[in-house]
Amino acid sequence: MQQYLELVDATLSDGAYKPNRTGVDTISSFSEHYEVDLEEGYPLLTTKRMDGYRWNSMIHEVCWYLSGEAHIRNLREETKIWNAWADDEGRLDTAYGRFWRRYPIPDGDARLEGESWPEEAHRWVTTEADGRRTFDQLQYVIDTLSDSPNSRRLVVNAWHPANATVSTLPPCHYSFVFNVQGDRLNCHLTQRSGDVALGIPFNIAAYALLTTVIAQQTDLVPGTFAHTVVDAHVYCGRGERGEWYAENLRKLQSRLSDVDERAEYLAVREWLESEAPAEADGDERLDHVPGLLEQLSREPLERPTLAVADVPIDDLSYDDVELRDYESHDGLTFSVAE
Ligand SMILES: Nc1nc(=O)c2c([nH]1)NC[C@@H]1CN(c3ccc(C(=O)N[C@@H](CCC(=O)O)C(=O)O)cc3)CN21
Ligand SMILES: O=c1ccn([C@H]2C[C@H](O)[C@@H](COP(=O)(O)O)O2)c(=O)[nH]1
Repeated sequence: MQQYLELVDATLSDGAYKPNRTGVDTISSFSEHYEVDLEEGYPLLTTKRMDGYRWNSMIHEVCWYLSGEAHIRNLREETKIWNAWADDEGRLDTAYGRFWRRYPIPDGDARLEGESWPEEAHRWVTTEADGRRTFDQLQYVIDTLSDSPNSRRLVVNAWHPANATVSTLPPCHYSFVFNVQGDRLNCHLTQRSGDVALGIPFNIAAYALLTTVIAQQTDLVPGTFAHTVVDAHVYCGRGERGEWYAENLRKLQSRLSDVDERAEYLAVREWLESEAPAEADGDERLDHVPGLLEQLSREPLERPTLAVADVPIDDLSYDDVELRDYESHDGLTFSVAE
């Protein structure tokens, strides 16, 4: 998918050096945006291996979002990608699926005079076991797409300001909007923070799958996936290795601006490895720049396709999603900044 390579290049070429809460520094760029036409195939990256265990992690992550579960006790049986942010009981303070399927509705005194709120018996309201009321945003979108496909209110929002302020990891991909044009179901995702090497390839695959599933449920065809990433960043290492970029980013960017052909990114990588201090023991591959330069040197292959069983979103499971005609370059390994 060429758009991803352009996102990587733009983040490195236009970004600024930016330390952050993880202690692993970044090269960060403001407001990156791209669009992919899902009718031209499924945008799983081909410039690194995304099938096998990565595919397994991604599908189980999407099924976990759809489940609305507030914990990862089932998800962690399938993949470890969320373990670092959960406690031993699998409790996780990040509200993705939980808010997609069960967004809290204010009750009693929390409701101000004159505000409109749905009744208990309303179509998308659930009364939880503890008596709280919640709203199923995803089912609202699916039902409204069938009844009023021209609606401009097809928003799913995972951001609750009061919760986000105190959460250990507030949602990164926090709001998405569906929009129908003709028979095409388009999806626009806003992400406040995007880890270009590790998170974004999963986010692209997940939302392209979600759009495909919802199109199938509503007799539409998957259209454009549009993605805005407010802080798009490439992690560039910890300690001396990260700080090297503070002084040397301009030199890296000047070399990047001289690249005419993909293969030349490899020479930039060689220069970088010869100039930058080695990553400390235990910090290997927290600098994502060399791996991404290698990825930039690779030509995207033909896009695969997706076949999804026609089952309601509540029943979707790993075996319902089939990846067809996928070929890729070799895998690339990056370490995750916690
Ligand atoms: N720094 C950071 N980047 C992220 O992308 C990220 C977070 N933190 N925190 C919360 C979630 C967890 N996500 C993750 C976490 C790990 C991988 C990861 O390690 N991916 C490996 C494959 C690992 C596997 O499937 O077992 C990869 O090579 O893509 C990906 C996304 C996305 N999010
Ligand atoms: O789906 C996801 C989830 C997380 N990320 C990345 C983006 C950031 O690198 C970290 C979150 O750190 P914050 O300090 O809360 O921004 O996780 C992602 O890319 N995709």
